[in-house]
Amino acid sequence: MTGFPPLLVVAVALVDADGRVLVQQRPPGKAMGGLWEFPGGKVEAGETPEAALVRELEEELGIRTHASCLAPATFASEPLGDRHLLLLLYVCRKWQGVAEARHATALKWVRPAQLYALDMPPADLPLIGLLDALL
Ligand SMILES: Nc1nc2c([nH]c(=O)n2[C@@H]2O[C@H](COP(=O)(O)OP(=O)(O)OP(=O)(O)O)[C@@H](O)[C@H]2O)c(=O)[nH]1
Repeated sequence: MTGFPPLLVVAVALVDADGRVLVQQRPPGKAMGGLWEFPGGKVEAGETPEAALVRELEEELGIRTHASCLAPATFASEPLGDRHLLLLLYVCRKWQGVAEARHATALKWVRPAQLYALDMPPADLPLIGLLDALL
């Protein structure tokens, strides 16, 4: 069956004390290079979604958080090439360390309303309005 099993990806809106959200820019050589996305990545075999996100945040940004600090917010369900993407989006307001771009080309902190103006992957577009209303 095309698109089965779905590709399970976890991502997070990290929200700072000023209510701004972190987005990172995908490197130019990769699929969807140059687009801005929420930090995260694929859930690996045997991992819970929350454990995958804790791992990705450490790998990509060098910050530490805990599963109990990840609040499920919304999700996206979109075709992605010959797969079907299920993107679980969490909100996190509590972590340790200062985020640095270890994999991304750049990081930026933006107000939720500024997300509308960014080039983001198609799966992320329906998430923006939900985040804007939620945060
Ligand atoms: N992290 C993240 N991934 C997203 C978002 N939106 C979206 O469509 N994706 C897609 O979900 C997948 C995330 O997997 P990933 O980050 O582990 O994979 P990747 O393509 O960067 O590289 P890799 O396969 O070499 O690790 C990618 O296909 C990515 O394009 C988003 O907001 N955040």
